[in-house]
Amino acid sequence: MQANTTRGFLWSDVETRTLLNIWGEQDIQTALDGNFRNSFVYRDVSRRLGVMGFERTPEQCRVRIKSLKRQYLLAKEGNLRNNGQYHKICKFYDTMEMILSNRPALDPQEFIDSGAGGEEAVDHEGLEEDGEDAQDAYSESTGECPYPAETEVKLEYPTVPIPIPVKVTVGNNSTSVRPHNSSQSASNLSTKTPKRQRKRRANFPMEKLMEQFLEQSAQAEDNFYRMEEQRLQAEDRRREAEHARELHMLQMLGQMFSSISSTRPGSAATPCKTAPPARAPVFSSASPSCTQGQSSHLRRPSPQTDCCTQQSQLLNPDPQALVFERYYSLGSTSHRGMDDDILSLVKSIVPPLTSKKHKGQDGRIGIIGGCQDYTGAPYFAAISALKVGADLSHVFCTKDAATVIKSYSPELIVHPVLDSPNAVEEIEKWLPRLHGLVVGPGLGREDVLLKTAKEVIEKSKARDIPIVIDADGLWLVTQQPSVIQGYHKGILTPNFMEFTRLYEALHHEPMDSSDHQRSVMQLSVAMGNLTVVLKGEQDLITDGTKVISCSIEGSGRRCGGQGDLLSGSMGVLAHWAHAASAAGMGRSLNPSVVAAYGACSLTRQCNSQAYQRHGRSTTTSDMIQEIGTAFKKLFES
Ligand SMILES: NC(=O)C1=CN([C@@H]2O[C@H](COP(=O)(O)OP(=O)(O)OC[C@H]3O[C@@H](n4cnc5c(N)ncnc54)[C@H](OP(=O)(O)O)[C@@H]3O)[C@@H](O)[C@H]2O)[C@@H](O)CC1
Ligand SMILES: Nc1ncnc2c1ncn2[C@@H]1O[C@H](COP(=O)(O)OP(=O)(O)OP(=O)(O)O)[C@@H](O)[C@H]1O
Repeated sequence: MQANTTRGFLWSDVETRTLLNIWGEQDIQTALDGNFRNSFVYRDVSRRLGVMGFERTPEQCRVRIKSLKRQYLLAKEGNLRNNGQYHKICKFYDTMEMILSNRPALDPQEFIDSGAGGEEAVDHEGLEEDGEDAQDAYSESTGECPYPAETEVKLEYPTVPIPIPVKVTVGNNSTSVRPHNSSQSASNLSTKTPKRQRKRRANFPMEKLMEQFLEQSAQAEDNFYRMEEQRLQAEDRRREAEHARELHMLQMLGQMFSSISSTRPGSAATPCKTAPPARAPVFSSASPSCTQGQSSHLRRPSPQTDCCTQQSQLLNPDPQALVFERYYSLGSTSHRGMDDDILSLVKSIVPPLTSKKHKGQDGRIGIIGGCQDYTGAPYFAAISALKVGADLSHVFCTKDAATVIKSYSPELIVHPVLDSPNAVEEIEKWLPRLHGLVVGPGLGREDVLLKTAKEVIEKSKARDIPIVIDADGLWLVTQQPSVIQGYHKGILTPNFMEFTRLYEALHHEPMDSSDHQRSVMQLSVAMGNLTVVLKGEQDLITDGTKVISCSIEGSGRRCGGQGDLLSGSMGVLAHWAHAASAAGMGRSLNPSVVAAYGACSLTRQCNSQAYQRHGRSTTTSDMIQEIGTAFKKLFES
């Protein structure tokens, strides 16, 4: 008879022995003896097997045990009649004997009713194929067979001669087991006998009792899932209500300040663009939803720790900016700052840590960078992504950088593929699993690497993956802006030097360095409203509709690598922000802007904390050590 190819679950000898060891334990045997429904026992068996390193479902364990029992019974019979053939029939005969000799007598009929005539397991290079009949609905639903019922069946039907396999042929196609000493063919056994038995069983009271029992369990399971669903829905409703309440409060604030500004007509005369820097104008966000009146934020700036949002009057004057003008001049001190408002948006995108999640759900981030000269930058970015909360962090770097980066941290997954001839294909394989990409830290400027980076960006765009471009990635964008132009999930993070290069490449004229806000807005617009973060004393963030400034106090320490901490953490936050936005949360601001603000504030907070500990000797590694506490302080308090 041909082996059952629909199953395909091969049990190795060692796995089977482990299973038998577990199954043979006293507590398992006792539990099996005392219960009709014993799926929970097999769940325990499966779990214990898992602990020993073998992943099997409870059902696989149950079916395997049943198969072994059938082999054992056949062998036991065969031993009487066939002079020691029993070991061929049941490889684990001795173990089974030891276990089952302490149990109630097994009913052979139980194990031949599902086609025993040829479904014995067969050895195959140390492996055995499970021969259990998957269609045995009775035993599959109940687990172990209830002995009392079986005994009764036996009384009603004449004993069926047990087929003794005398020849087991293993080959590509033919696994033949011929019945011996039997007047009935295997097919007869497998097709006729079970049907008759099942019919009888249906009339048997014990069977009915079991059916009832099973129905009740299924019902209880249904109820559990229904309640769980209701609980989750309630949780969703609670979150939505909270979110709506926040929006409502912001709306009210906006209206309040609008009315204040309308009572002061003279205020409209001062465009934001020309506001004296000392006034550090603050103003309401003009993101699409804000212009629809959903949100309006004001604050009184503080010289050191403010986050002001400057409405861009540069391209498109907006009356809301004047609100801030007025607000500032009124000297109000009673409002939460704009930074608090954006920080609360950042908080809202941070996924909760729950035991319900599996590894990877909170983010798998890829860093494209790392070459012979620069191994620190990709490491800083990747480890920062992990410390912020990504579950997995991959670095795609050149071969000679890989070993070095690996040696910095066992926590990173490092792929030495960037300079291989099929680099793009190698990286592309991983893209479906990545939630965010950071291109550029330590990439270097070799043409071949930049070409690979370009193609990876193209492929990531096609997959809608958020992409942060930093350092040498920005060099690439300077050469070929179209690589990222207009991609709404793209973020550029230039320092002043990189920004100047980009600006001049796009505008073909020198940048006016006296007005950074205007320049950053112009660059964003020229890049198709891409989110741009101009790093510096204040980090200026814009998507071309407004400029938000993050000036949370850092320190005077400017060691290399801080930008990598920024880009790595931004990779994670961009993933979270876009995921939250897709789920309908935090739509009052462009998710890329929220992510950028979150990463800037975090970097600066780390810088401040590290400086407090280490002063002048602060390095980026010291800042990375602070990520946990800084994150908590900013986003989880
Ligand atoms: N440990 C590692 O492995 C690290 C590796 N890194 C990696 O190095 C690669 C090259 O990156 P990069 O930063 O050296 O190149 P780029 O931005 O062109 O600067 C070149 C020059 O521009 C100037 N300049 C810079 N900022 C300025 C500002 N705000 N305002 C004004 N001027 C400014 C300054 O010129 P200077 O003042 O020295 O004349 C500077 O020397 C890249 O892959 C990166 O990821 C880094 O991440 C660090 C840690
Ligand atoms: N003058 C400053 N005052 C306070 N914070 C600053 C200042 N300049 C930069 N930062 C902070 O450091 C972060 C990194 O900016 P930086 O200009 O060092 O980037 P970078 O040159 O690209 O870094 P890297 O050394 O990684 O290449 C900024 O986001 C900002 O938060």
